[in-house]
Amino acid sequence: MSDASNEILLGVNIDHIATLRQSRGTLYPEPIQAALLAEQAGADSITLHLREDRRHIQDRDVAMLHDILQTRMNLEMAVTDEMLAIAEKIQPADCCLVPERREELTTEGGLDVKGQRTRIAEACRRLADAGVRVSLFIDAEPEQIAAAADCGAPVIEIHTGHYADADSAAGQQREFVKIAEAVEHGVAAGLQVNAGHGLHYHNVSRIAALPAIRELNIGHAIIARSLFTGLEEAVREMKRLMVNARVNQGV
Ligand SMILES: CC(=O)[C@@H](O)[C@H](O)COP(=O)(O)O
Ligand SMILES: NCC(=O)COP(=O)(O)O
Repeated sequence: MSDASNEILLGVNIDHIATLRQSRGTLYPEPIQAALLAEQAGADSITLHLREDRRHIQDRDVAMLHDILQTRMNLEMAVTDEMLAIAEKIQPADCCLVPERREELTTEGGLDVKGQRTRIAEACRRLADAGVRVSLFIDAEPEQIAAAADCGAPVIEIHTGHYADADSAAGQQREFVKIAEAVEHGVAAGLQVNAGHGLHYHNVSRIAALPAIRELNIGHAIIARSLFTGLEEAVREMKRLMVNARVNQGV
């Protein structure tokens, strides 16, 4: 992975390889195999969400991947004592703190950092002490960005789910403007700004073209496409769209 500052990085989320495995309680498909193929195809990091209910990724996946990955592990997790202890023990390169509800199908919004400042600042401190870089998954709201910076997190990931789910062009444009402004706020606050959730092959380019975004984390669309094209091709095509959007930005 290079550090060229205008480079856009792709984190591939492998949760849904594990979703398929857990649906039948089999040993396959193996998320580790998927992670290695994704790296080989150009992923800059591997994202996985260890949910409290263990519906997809399991503790053993996190431990094994930590020893095997050649890029960075971005471990997504809720802000609980159990999860913090796991992250302190495993010490992934990155840890993204996310909100979690048992009943949700997928993450529905960003973390309320403003409303839980003390708890989140303490989690950021514990993870930093363990050598883990912390990212906070937040909505594109100025007060959440300011709170994230106050908590000492070096990175934020802007939730793009509302942009992805918008059911009209005008609605999507409104969400896009909020994200673009949030990226500028984040950079002005000295934060690395990543983004993700719900991004797919037809909505990723506008987001990738925002020059200050460092990394996009994308899972569901890549794993879905891999059924038909193979995982390596699905990762390569997503990375190609992102890099092209970045290269062509402002043209
Ligand atoms: C935090 C986030 O944006 C998501 O990637 C989340 O990890 C998705 O969780 P599921 O994979 O369970 O949908
Ligand atoms: N943090 C976002 C992520 O990891 C991937 O989300 P999705 O592409 O599976 O919606």
